[in-house]
Amino acid sequence: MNEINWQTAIEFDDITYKKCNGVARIAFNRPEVRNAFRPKTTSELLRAFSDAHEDTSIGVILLSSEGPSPKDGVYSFCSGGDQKARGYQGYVGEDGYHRLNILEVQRLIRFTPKAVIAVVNGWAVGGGHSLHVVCDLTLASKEHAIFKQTDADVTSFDGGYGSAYLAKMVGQKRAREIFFLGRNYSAQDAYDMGMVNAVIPHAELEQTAYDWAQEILGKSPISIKMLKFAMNLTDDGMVGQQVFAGEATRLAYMSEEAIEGRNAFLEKRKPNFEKKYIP
Ligand SMILES: CC(C)(COP(=O)(O)OP(=O)(O)OC[C@H]1O[C@@H](n2cnc3c(N)ncnc32)[C@H](O)[C@@H]1OP(=O)(O)O)[C@@H](O)C(=O)NCCC(=O)NCCSC(=O)c1cc(O)c2ccccc2c1O
Repeated sequence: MNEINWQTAIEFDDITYKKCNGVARIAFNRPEVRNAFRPKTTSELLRAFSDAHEDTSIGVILLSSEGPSPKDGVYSFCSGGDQKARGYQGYVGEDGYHRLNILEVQRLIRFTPKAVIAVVNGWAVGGGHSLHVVCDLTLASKEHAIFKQTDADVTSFDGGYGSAYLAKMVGQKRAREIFFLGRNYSAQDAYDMGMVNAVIPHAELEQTAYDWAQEILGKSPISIKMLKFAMNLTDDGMVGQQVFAGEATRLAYMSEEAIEGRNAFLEKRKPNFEKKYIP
């Protein structure tokens, strides 16, 4: 068991954002509305995920939530888009713009080269369910996690990772059942379907997530990154290829050959690649 000493990284209103020993913890903090996200929440998530993405001391990101609700003691991971903030064309922020930018959060989770673990301590519903799907790993509270898809109840359907990628995870029949019927599934149900990595006693959930993160941090960062992007590649089309290939380019930059290419240009001479053809 690793000792946890979270330090606040940036103060936000709708989320908390902390770091400790290579792990970033981003957590929804509106438990009184089951951690529904409004535009302010998504803006803050985008900022926190971008920071965790760029911070070279961070290797694993936990997506978690604060709670329980002070109103009724119920735990929730996230209940999706705040229906009170929903306007005609999207979710409306203080600036009056209509947005569906939780999809940008999904893309940051998907394309960051770091492992992202969903720590589902309660309700994971609608867009909150989709967020756990797009994370690399999911750990769920044995007592409190409930998985549910309400997209078809409120005409706000995630036709990307939330559904199509889920189908790759649990199979077509199960994914259609989850979306078409909108039933509640326990942590154990979700584990049996293959969309949860482990069912953990509630009191041990955060510690377990942190321990898993530390275990991942013991592995080679380049390997984790390339494995994540390789596993994304087949489902992400040309963008998946772009992300994977970008990392190949970065590795090439670090070679003597690339240094010679750059130096030759800057020194206005022909590059000398010394004919080193690696088989
Ligand atoms: C999550 C629940 C199943 C929990 O039920 P429970 O009975 O435990 O709790 P209450 O219903 O009484 O809720 C307590 C309290 O919280 C408020 N609340 C809960 N969820 C939301 C919400 N999503 N938005 C606003 N407020 C919420 C509720 O009103 C209560 O407040 P009081 O003032 O009365 O105390 C249940 O709450 C539930 O079903 N919630 C709604 C789930 C839902 O439909 N979410 C939206 C799905 S669509 C979505 O998330 C989504 C968003 C996007 O931005 C997308 C973008 C692009 C594509 C797809 C998107 C997408 O699908």
